[in-house]
Amino acid sequence: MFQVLIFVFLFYCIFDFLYKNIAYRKWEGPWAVPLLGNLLHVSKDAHLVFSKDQKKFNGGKFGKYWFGDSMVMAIFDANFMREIYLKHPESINTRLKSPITSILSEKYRGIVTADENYWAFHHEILSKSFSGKKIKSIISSIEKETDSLIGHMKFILKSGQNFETRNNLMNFNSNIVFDYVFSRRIENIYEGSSSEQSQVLIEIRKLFDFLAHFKVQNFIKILKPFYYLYLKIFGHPNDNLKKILFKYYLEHCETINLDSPRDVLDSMVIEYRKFGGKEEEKSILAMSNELILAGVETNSIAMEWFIIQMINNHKYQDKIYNELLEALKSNKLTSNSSNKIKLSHRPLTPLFNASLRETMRMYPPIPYGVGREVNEEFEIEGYKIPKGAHILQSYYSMFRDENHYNEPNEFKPERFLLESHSNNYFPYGIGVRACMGMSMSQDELYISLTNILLNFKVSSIDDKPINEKPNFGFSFRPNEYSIKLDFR
Ligand code: HEM
Repeated sequence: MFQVLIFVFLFYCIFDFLYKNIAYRKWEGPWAVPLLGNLLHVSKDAHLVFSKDQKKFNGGKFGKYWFGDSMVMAIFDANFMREIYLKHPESINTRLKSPITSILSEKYRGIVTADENYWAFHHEILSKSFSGKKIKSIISSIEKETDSLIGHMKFILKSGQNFETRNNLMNFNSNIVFDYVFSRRIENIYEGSSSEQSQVLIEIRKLFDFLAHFKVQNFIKILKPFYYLYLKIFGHPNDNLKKILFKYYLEHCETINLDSPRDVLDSMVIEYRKFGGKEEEKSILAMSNELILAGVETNSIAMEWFIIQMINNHKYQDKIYNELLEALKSNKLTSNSSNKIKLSHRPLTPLFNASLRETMRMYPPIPYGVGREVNEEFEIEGYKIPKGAHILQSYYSMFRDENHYNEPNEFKPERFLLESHSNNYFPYGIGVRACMGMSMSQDELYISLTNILLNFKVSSIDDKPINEKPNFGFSFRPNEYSIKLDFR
């Protein structure tokens, strides 16, 4: 009996090996091993692996990989991505289906993870909730939180300590998103409160750490049901966060005034109820969960990378400081007499704007985007893309492509002053399913980072450059670091 099993297993491995390497022969990619496919090939620093592979496969457009049993097309070329995302949006309008995302999204009922059945409906609900005229303005939340962060940084400086970036910036971003979505903001968040919201940050980190590595059991068909059961029984790393958010949802339902929504959660409930409230509970839980996950980690990482660039390329820090002073002066000549940078200064700060773009070009916070799954076959440039294939966007390869960026590994913000690069720079994605939080994120990064540079000179603790080796995962984090602050 045992021998038969071994024989069947060997036969399956041979069949699997041949299938993975012979099917879709027209598509080039590294050799796939039985069962795992190319998971080992991409398991460490996949961004660098993709960049190397870009030179080898399919004229630099994409590479074919097998993640277990899933065939993955990793796009390396910005023009090729635009062709697919802008010409065939309806064919790639669903996300990757796996045990991990199925549980996280309450069976694809979220927004980031929504499948083709839920997406249009949930996109409409959330768009209306974001643009709700009656709820608080996100800009005032951002300005208030920026004041609070800068106040804390002044305190740190005066008390002779270094400023630790990871926790503080996550606290900053979570306070804004929580205020906007749930009307929950913690006054003394930087002083290390033991509140529930601190627990939320721990849960977010836990989940991103978990998502950082490709899990074999998430990709092999035969193992998927067992892995799903395992996560259901022993817990998914998102469970605790969802429990907290569900409590907020119930509290909102008890106190909501349908004529006067307070925040995004109230607006979502109101919009949902216009359609009869069917599946409201699970859908709103999944959507608010994903807003927190999408909003906190991404912006914190972008801020961390920007601060690193200002330290490692300090001549830009001084130039930007002068630019900010000039912007304040010229605004004072008109009407605004405040000594804070506001969104209205944005057209007056081109070097800052270019430096932020350059930072996100070199270190896109979501380095391979949020994967899509092909829901109907389509053809592009002679390649037939089959239903069920997965699509990843290797932003790292696209944004460091020598065909578009001269000296792509150098921090050169001037390149964005000379050219917009709008055809080959899109860290928030493109097309109908691009990031829904893009303008919120850009406003938040603008207000916070300009005001930090206006108030402080930032430098490394040992006067050496800060390590720029990214930790590849679902997000693209630098190593944790602290900085020295000086008053301007
Ligand atoms: C630096 C910050 C951010 C970056 C780089 C970023 C990037 C992305 C990317 C690459 C996608 C996938 C797009 C695609 O599939 O083509 C996405 C989707 C999404 N993002 Fe962001 N994001 C950021 C911040 C935010 C914030 C602050 C929010 C809101 C709180 C947010 C909400 C969303 C949502 C709801 C989606 C799903 C859109 C859909 O599937 O229709 N993001 N984001």
